[in-house]
Amino acid sequence: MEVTVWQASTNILLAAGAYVVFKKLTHRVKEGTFEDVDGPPRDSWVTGSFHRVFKDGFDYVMHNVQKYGGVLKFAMPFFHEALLISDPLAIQHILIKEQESFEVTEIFRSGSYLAFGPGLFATTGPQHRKQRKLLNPAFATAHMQEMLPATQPIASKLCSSITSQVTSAGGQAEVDVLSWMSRTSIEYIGQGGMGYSFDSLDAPSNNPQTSTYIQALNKMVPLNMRIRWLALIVPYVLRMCSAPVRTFLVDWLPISALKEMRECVYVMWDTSTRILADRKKDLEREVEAEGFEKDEKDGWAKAIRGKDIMSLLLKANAGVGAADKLADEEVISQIAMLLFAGFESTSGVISRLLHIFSLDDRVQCRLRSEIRRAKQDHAGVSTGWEEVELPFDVLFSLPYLDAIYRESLRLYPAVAALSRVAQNDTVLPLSEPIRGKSGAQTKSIAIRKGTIISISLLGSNYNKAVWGDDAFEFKPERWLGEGVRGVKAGTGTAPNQPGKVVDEFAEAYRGNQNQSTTTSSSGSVKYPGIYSSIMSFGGGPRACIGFRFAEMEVKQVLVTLLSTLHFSLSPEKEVRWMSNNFQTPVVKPPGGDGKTRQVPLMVRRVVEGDFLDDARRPVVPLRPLIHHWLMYDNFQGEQIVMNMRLNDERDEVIFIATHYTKDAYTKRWKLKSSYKKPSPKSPKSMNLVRWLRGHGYALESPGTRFYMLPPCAQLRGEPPIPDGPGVDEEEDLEGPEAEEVARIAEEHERQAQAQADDDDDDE
Ligand code: HEM
Repeated sequence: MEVTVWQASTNILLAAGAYVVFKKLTHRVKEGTFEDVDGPPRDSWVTGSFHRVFKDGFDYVMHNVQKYGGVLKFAMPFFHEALLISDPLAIQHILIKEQESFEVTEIFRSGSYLAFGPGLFATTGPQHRKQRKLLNPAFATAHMQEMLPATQPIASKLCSSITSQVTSAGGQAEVDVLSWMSRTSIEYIGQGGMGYSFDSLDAPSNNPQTSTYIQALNKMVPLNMRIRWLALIVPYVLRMCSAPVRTFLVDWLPISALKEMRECVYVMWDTSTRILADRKKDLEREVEAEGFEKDEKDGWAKAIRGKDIMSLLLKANAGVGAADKLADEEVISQIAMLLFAGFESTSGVISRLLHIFSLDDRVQCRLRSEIRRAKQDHAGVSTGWEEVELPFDVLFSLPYLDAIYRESLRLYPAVAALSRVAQNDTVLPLSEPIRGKSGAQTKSIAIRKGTIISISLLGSNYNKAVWGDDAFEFKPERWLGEGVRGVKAGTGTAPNQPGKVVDEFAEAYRGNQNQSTTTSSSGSVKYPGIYSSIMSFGGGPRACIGFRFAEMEVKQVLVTLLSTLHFSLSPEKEVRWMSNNFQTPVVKPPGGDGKTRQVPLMVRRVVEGDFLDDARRPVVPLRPLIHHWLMYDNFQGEQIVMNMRLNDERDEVIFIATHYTKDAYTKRWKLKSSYKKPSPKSPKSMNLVRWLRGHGYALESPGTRFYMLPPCAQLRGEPPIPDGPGVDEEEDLEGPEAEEVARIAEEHERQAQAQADDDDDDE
């Protein structure tokens, strides 16, 4: 029988197909291997699940970490796969024990190189160690101590600029705190880091170069998000194309974000070059004034007196041999990188904290009271305390400030994940077993050289096995409890030792190395985070070099601002923080466009009612129930802006009046769609009772309590939350207060009825 070519090829293809199907059906995944690790299905072959992790990915990541455990596999674009790791033992292995076996990915290094040049972000191995060794002492606690008085004027200037804005708006103003904090951060890192002022707090910046620079920095993260899909090819482009070819490609490709990104990089590089040139000129003048020969060995090093990081770096660089010296290009790159790192991170942290204060006035009042007491005690005054400057040791030992700083860093890490790649075949140990695709439980995973790893800072900081069942809650009290603070030397919790110049990064690292057997109070393995086991600053030899600088800046700014200003939610703008790897705050529509990074808050001057005298009074953990504010007319010509909270412990709905307004809001009266539009006849009234009922909160239903808490002034007395469940509203409130509540409730009922009648008439 004659067999045609067509038949032969069809048979071969069928046989090959049958073989593949047979292999698939009979293939057994080997337990405890990369292949065995389970994870969510990919969305598509082109994007994998990458876009879900890095675009507003909090829910997606947390859901999958809960479902698959401390190690899961997620799909990268174009058939690649990576591990998302939050298991503490595996992370210790990657960052500390087997750190030589894991490096930052080439994608990260190449991107950083193109953006900032050959600085810390882009280098590995000996070159990274050399740069780090020169920079470390400049970031040590002792230098932060010396720097603190020099940075106070920045915080004071910020405070006076916002206060002027508030005053000229008639006592209360809506302020985009993110924009102010960005300008403040650039000034901190500019003055404290480079000995260079950007004059960025002269709002809006009078200096065109500064505005351009801040605009460039502001654009970096959003642009990075727009072109992140190019990340996979960046290493090839860098390896295969020379600089002119890369320039040609950027010009030629129809991708506007790439061109914009290049402009930002040029602005950053030019500014960094100028800063270095200016600093060098200053130093030359100092050398001449001191009478040192410029080329005399160590002449520069001897003359450099500046306390800023750049002076210390130039001094250290002048004092080392040729092999250890950083080239000018490397120094410029460090400047660009430090300006970016210092700008992007701390501005977000401070803005987040101010937003937290606005959501829960009691946190703000309690902290303000702690600050007042510390300033009064330090200066021995009872009035005029607002202007008192706290020294380093006092600032760093305020317990409540410290607790809220730690807690906000834990819950809201500036970046969601760190990337690493395995340099050789190795085995990752796990603290908790995971169930593999094979169905078997495993406590270790064998991975091959080249495996891409994403260390999930979110997954780590929310791990209930380490942080407890309340890991998802904002609970500063967890840091005030016993056995948490100062338990581990060298991890950021050890008390600072004035005057002692140490390479604390090396110490922290050594502390972490000894940590492999330490366990948390819950008995689980601890994370190797450089700061209090929190992973937000990373851990190991690449951990954040600026973590003390960040702490100093955040604490100094908060102490200065809260002494004079009070922050609350904007009634019209609901801020939402998206986790796009970087934290991205936007205003949800209809108040905002849902895209522009901003944190608008209402700001006014502090009044006596904004303190809680007994700062030690425990703060009841309240969870925002509805992100909406609620405005409510108290029939005395005033309106009250209310925050709604759910007190989980007592299953109560609580309304906290954040501020009274006479007429400030009346002009901007704008209702959210979820509220019933008020009748034109009574535009100011809000039908609270009716709204609550419409949303399932029956005031009289058991277990639901309705409290109208006055502002902090009256909170200072008896806490208005009754003890224990089952206490009746009427029993709890007595005298005129009870009468007032009953009168308001009646009035609301009457208004509700009147409005319902109105509506019926309209219909
Ligand atoms: C709250 C604020 C900050 C947070 C949450 C933060 C977080 C981080 C994280 C997660 C890393 C990566 C660690 C790793 O890959 O293992 C890092 C690295 C770095 N950070 Fe920060 N950072 C903050 C503030 C700062 C400041 C103020 C500066 C500079 C003044 C700074 C400079 C750096 C540098 C230079 C690196 C690279 C270190 C290296 O590769 O050796 N950071 N930071």
